[in-house]
Amino acid sequence: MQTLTLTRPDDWHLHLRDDAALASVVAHTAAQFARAIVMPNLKPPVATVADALAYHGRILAALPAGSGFQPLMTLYLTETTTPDEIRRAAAEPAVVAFKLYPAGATTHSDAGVKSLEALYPVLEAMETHDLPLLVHGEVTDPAIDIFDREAVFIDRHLIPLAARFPGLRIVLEHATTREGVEFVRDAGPRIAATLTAHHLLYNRNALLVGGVRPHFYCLPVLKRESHRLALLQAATSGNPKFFLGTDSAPHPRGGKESACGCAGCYTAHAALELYAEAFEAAGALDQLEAFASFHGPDFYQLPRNQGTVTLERRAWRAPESFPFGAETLVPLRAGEPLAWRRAG
Ligand SMILES: NC(=O)N[C@@H](CC(=O)O)C(=O)O
Ligand SMILES: [Zn+2]
Ligand SMILES: [Zn+2]
Repeated sequence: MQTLTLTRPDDWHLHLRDDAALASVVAHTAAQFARAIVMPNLKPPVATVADALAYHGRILAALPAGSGFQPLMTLYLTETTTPDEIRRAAAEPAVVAFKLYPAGATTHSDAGVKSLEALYPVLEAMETHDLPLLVHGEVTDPAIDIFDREAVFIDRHLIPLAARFPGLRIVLEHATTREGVEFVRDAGPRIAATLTAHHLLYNRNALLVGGVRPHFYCLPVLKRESHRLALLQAATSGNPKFFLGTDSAPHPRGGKESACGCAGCYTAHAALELYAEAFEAAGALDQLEAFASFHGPDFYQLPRNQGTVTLERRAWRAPESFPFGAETLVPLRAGEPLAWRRAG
């Protein structure tokens, strides 16, 4: 196959940051995706409908002229989120979901939630208004090994949560383990997962063999090969519970290449190309369109997109870096070859 034309896809998990950083990255996403779920982990977090609408306006203002890209906004759940805020969100079409970060689990998550019980009234309101809960599914218990934090989160928190709120739609964001995809696969139709390109392409050797490679460091951390294979199987299975979410998470070079580097891989410059590579390696390019363009809108109860995007088999090298406000951003695969390239 030399070209691949897909219904225009969406990115169901994206970090755009703000201000000059936002202006540096948003065009990469808008060039290939019609819509994206924009994560609310700014500092301070996007915690109210008013915050989300203001951020929505800043994203639209940062888009290239003529772009029809549509940001889908999320609110950051804190221990002071009220059921009233859920009602306001339900009445605002630009806000489509709520994000749960266990406190301390990842980048800018210190405002996150320490006790899920404290959120029950809010989760009940989300269930009533049918607003999905998006979850960073890792425990922060210092006694739990970092490679086990997703599996333990599922056992300790996600299984009980799904049982207690049977009508709540839940997305296990950036699933990285066999346990994660098995939980989602075996749960009811209101439980889904996003899968990143980097977790489909790489295992933890990419991070640790031959030197520590900070641009492969993200959370949840890359896992062993058996987990990668389970994710790839889920992504290419045609199961509508699994859909594309890049988790493209830009950080300045200095924040990554550091004695204590930040978590996050930047993939928005070549997202669809990277997914195509993963699907092709699995012999499943024919499944890419459903994963990238159909399953997400169906889960979010939004229309599928109208236009198309075309990939060509044409070798190229990803840029070594991009400007990032006044700093520099090193993308995944910097300076390395990619097999697929978007046409036009
Ligand atoms: N994935 C990451 O490693 N980092 C994300 C946060 C997140 O999605 O957990 C970020 O905002 O940098
Ligand atoms: Zn996360
Ligand atoms: Zn993320």
